[in-house]
Amino acid sequence: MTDYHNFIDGAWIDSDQRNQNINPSDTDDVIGAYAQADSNQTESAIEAASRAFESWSTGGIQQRADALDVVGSEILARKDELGRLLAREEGKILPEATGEVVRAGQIFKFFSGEALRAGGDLIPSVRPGIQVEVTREPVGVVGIITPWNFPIAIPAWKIAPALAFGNTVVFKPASNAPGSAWALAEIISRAGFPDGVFNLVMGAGSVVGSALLNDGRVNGVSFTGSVATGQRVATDCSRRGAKFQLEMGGKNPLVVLDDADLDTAVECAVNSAYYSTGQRCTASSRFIVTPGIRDEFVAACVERLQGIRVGHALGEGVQIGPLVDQQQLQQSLDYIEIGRAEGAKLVTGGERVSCDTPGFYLSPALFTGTSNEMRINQEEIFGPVASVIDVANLDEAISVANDTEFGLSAGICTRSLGAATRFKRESRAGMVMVNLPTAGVDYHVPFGGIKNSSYGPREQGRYAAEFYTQVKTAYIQPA
Ligand SMILES: NC(=O)C1=CN([C@@H]2O[C@H](COP(=O)(O)OP(=O)(O)OC[C@H]3O[C@@H](n4cnc5c(N)ncnc54)[C@H](OP(=O)(O)O)[C@@H]3O)[C@@H](O)[C@H]2O)C=CC1
Ligand SMILES: O=C(O)CCC(=O)C(=O)O
Repeated sequence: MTDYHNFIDGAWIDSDQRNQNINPSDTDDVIGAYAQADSNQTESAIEAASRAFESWSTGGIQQRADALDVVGSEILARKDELGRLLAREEGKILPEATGEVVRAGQIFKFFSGEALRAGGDLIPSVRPGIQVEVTREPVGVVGIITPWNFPIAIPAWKIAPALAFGNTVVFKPASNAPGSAWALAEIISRAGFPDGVFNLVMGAGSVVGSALLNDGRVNGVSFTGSVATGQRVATDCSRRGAKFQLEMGGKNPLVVLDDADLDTAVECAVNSAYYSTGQRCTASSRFIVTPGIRDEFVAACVERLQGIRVGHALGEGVQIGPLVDQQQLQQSLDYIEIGRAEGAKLVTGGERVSCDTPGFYLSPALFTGTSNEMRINQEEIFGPVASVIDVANLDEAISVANDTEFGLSAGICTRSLGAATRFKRESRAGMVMVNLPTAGVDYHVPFGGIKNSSYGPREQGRYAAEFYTQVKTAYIQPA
């Protein structure tokens, strides 16, 4: 088994403690032992990032663009190998994992270009003879805290814009899936960034994450993960005036109207709720269905789900891999019991699946006879579990869709332009999908939600500049 170290101030640094990364498709397969930083090592990384900031932020944008481009090219060239690693450590199936790696490579390429395109405004003053210049400057040292469910794409869409706009980075990946993060860091370490500009600090959230949140030298924190941890990020950062950005949960609705194309609706439902084993913040777990299509839709979903192959993420023809670990598996099983106790009817799935290798397998579960107030329809399950909620019409569908503390993505299947337009306008969500799954987004457009799903500026695309820069307004009168 190989040991993987942290990357601090341009050097690979070992720690006394290790975290073993286990393959959720085969718990006998240990992927590696990953160094666990303590608070002193985290402080060294913050100190290095702080020292490197001055010259990196004022240095040439060509150097930034070139280095980001090198990272993107290497990720794309190694997509098959990195995809296998990702599938092995996180449990999403190989095509999804390889797709995620490609997305990460494309993100670095995109932000390589953005480094060169950063601009400002020159605005005439209301006072004659004076010019007002609006420019964007980097924020400083940025702490990046990421989850396990997109272990290379989410780090990519935070690290690439941070570096492109002249910030320095201390990156803390999830303990559940450090392998892809380490591989990304190793690529970045050889891409031409000066020492200290990028630092990888693997370790427990309560140690490394907490140190990042509470250190006055960390000027901004970008976080994706649970609502509970997101709230802690918010409290700690606001206490000391640091900038922060949060991407958290979802309870995303998929509305299916009578006039929907049935095949499209079933495809959208199955993809949204069950692909990536339901472990996406954009996953749909509430199918909100009108009466004219309801029975056909449920029957077609059940047939499709019963034909789905659950198994090892690297297995040929497998469509759904395991949950990421025992805790996530147990969380889904618990919600299945909660749903039953609430009076919902489990029409298919929700059972542990035995495969050739020991892993956290669960068959895709669908409830009917549910109402929106039930806990299974209000709380994020983050597993392959969804419910059908019966509604009378579009009015009720919109009202039920919006009746949640979350607001990340929302989908509708319909052939009516009028219904789709109204849903788009009235959805209390940051992203709306029409005849498309609620999950699976492009890498070059804004990503994020409202209500308890997100806080702060949008991520991704050119909108990422909002978080990773701050605006300076200068008034200039030629002497
Ligand atoms: N919106 C999304 O995309 C995601 C949502 N979730 C939701 O969260 C639930 C729990 O998943 P989990 O992985 O525990 O999510 P967490 O929010 O605990 O983890 C996300 C990141 O935050 C870090 N972290 C944990 N505690 C702290 C802390 N005190 N200070 C700073 N950083 C910290 C974690 O580190 P470490 O890994 O070391 O604990 C990880 O890097 C899931 O069931 C799901 O509902 C989970 C993942 C992604
Ligand atoms: O749906 C997607 O493509 C992205 C989902 C995501 O970012 C997440 O689950 O954290």
